[in-house]
Amino acid sequence: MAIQKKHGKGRLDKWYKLAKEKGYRARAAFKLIQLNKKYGFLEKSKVLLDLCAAPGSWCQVAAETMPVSSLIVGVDLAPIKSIPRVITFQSDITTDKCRATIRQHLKTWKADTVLHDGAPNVGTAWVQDSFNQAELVLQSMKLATEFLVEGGTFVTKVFRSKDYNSLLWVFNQLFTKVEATKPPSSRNVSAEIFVVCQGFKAPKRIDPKFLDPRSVFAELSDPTPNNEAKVFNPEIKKRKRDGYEEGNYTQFKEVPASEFIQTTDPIAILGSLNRLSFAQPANGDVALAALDKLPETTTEIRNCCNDLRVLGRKEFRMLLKWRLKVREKFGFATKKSAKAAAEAAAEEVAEVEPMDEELKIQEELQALKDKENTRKKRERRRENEKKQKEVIRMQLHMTAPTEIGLEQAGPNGEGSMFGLKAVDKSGAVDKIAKGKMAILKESDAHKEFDFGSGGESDVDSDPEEDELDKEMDAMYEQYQERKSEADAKFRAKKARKEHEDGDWEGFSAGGSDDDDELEEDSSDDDSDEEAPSKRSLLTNLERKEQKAGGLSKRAAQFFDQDIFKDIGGVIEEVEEDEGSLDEDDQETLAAGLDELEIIRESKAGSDEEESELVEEIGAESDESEEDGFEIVKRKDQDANWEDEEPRKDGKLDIDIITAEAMTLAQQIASGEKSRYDLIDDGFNKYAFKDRDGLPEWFLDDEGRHDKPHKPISASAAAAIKEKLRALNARPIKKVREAKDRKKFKAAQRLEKLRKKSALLADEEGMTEKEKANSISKLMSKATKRKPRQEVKVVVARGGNRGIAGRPRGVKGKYKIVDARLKKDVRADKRLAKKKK
Ligand SMILES: C[S@@+](CC[C@H](N)C(=O)[O-])C[C@H]1O[C@@H](n2cnc3c(N)ncnc32)[C@H](O)[C@@H]1O
Repeated sequence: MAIQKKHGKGRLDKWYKLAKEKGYRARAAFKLIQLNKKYGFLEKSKVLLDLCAAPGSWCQVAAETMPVSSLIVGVDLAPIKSIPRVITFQSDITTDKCRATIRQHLKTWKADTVLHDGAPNVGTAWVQDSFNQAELVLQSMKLATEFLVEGGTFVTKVFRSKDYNSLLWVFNQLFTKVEATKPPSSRNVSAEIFVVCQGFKAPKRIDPKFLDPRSVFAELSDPTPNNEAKVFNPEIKKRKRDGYEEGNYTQFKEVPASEFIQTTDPIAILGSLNRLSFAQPANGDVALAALDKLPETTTEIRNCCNDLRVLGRKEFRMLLKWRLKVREKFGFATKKSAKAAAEAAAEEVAEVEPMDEELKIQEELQALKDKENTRKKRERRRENEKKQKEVIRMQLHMTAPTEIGLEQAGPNGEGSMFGLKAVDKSGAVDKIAKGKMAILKESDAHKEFDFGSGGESDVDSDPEEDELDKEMDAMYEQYQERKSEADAKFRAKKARKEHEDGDWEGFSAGGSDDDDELEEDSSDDDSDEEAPSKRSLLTNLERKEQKAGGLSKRAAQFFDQDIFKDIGGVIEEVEEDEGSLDEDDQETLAAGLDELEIIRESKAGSDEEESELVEEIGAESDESEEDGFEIVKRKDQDANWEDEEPRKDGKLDIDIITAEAMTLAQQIASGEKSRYDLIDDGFNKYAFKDRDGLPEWFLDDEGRHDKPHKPISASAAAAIKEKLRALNARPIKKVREAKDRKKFKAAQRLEKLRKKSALLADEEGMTEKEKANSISKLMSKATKRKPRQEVKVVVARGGNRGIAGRPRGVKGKYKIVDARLKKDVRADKRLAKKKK
């Protein structure tokens, strides 16, 4: 591949790094990946021809993406290191020999896709480069017309030059769809774009003019260069769009500064040249010498003249003013009358002024446009991010399309999924219990549920929504199954929950609302009717300002719950409310008590302290029993705690791993919090949420967030952090195993040595000195390290470029390194050194 000199950061961009990471030979791979993503031609192709394929990243992508057993042929001037499933050969694509070799490889087949990413040796004059490139494109298209199947795709790289339009015109004659695109991985600074030509028309006869560079590229006339724009608006850079001036293939152009003074079109000079020179030509230039000596020709002016391409508007103005002054001095104005001269000068200055004002407006407009564009871009990006998040949520079954409806109408709104009024009315409440979705027969569902009709009609159940409900439930179950397969903790939690489900009857206590029953048909209706509206999904928040007992509205609502129905008289013992805590609060409470237990155990070191604590707890417990509380250790829960290994003494080895738990533990240990506080904390705004009839996935999702945030103390956070740090500091398993292996081998060696020494010691025919010598020899041999074999580094260049086996003349271990990579590493080191 022709080595392009790329500079600085640009070359080591993310695509370059990504290519290295993914094992592609060039960052160009991503261009093809992105083009294929947009047009999808590789998956459909069985035969592919890659013209100008070295080093072969496009072939790699093609081999990865195309169907197995596809034929991929790659050709380039440079050798291509072999790629599995790809035939490569070295040749110039403009030659007949290359064409014959391609024919040999393709046999009677035709290519579905022809790729061309050719770039002739860039770095000479731009105009030549672009022209050669355009010619190369035409050549590759010639090959494409010969080898492409009807309807096939031709992808080519084109440089934006003046020949670009001519090329597009030709493509349009031969293909049904032609699109030019610049993949994101193609650098913005690069003039390359890719043209994807689809649907090869495969005409019987192609006009040779279409493929002849002379006739194709001759047709477009040279556009007049817009020098004004270059001079008056130099910040807006037009990079090589117009290509190079016909007949002038040099990149650097300079004229004597005197020419700039004399010319009638100074703008053209400033816009098209690189330098105004003060150097004397061989035959001498008096005007230039005089100009050089003028006081007006300041160092600043000279600096400006030195590189016109880097100048801004201010500098160009300065040069124009300088020119006017010099012209006046040189007497260019005396040819006309003084007035005319003044007029001329004024004219020239006037030329600049209005342009400036216009530019100002233009600039402002541009700034506004830019601002607007950035705003739009930001909005688009945000929108995209939002969409992406939604898609991910959907994929995780965390959301459903119906949520859009929820957003619009609210959970109880018109057409909402959870129109509870209707459910309430229909008496279906008893069928939905324990937060689980009732699996009703379809007929029942239609009869009893009327989601979204606001309770006006009993018949209009939306079958689509029901269907969606079912689908979501099924999906959620699948998700849970998957999760429980992968996550032991989740399994344990689920098992515990299920177990709790059996015991915990919550608000539905006493009701005959087993799952099984829910699945039964409406034969239970009678019993439901016997106890009409035992529970209601909707509570009228407005009703009953004050209850007879003088209770406040909130208290009245609280005691209005079914759970208090059977209790006669005024409820005095608030402790009973423990039963009405929701699952999370119960968990928190239980966890708190467990923590209490742990702390108590941790304090067991001192008997005295322990007995004190036990006494304290006992006292509290007695007290609570008096109050009607009974603290029961949650043995059943512990039994389900799969992950926790019980300790030798039979107690659970529960570790405090969260800062919240640690804070709680500290508070309990220091007496800052008592058991009552824990119970008290259990009552919060989430405790009395109505969960009946809500689907499980919704409850699960809610349950993750509807917990009160517990305060965390700095010392607790620090303690947990320290604990985690200690955990992280442990060596990883691999390292540990390697160390153990090393130790084991050393022990084995030692054992062997010991045996040998014992044998030597027992040897009768040896003197003591000989024995000692032999043993010390054995010892030194055992402790001697084998020297490491040196790896020879071979740079893959010259004869070693692209070789598959051992490089010639290299013995022992070797490693072939990329010359480029080596250079990069050296450059990095150099830079790092400089920075120091
Ligand atoms: C940008 S590289 C191609 C990169 C390639 N697509 C990849 O993914 O690795 C351009 C290649 O065109 C090749 N080339 C230029 N002129 C050629 C010609 N006349 N015949 C064959 N290959 C040519 C160069 O040798 C160079 O390797």
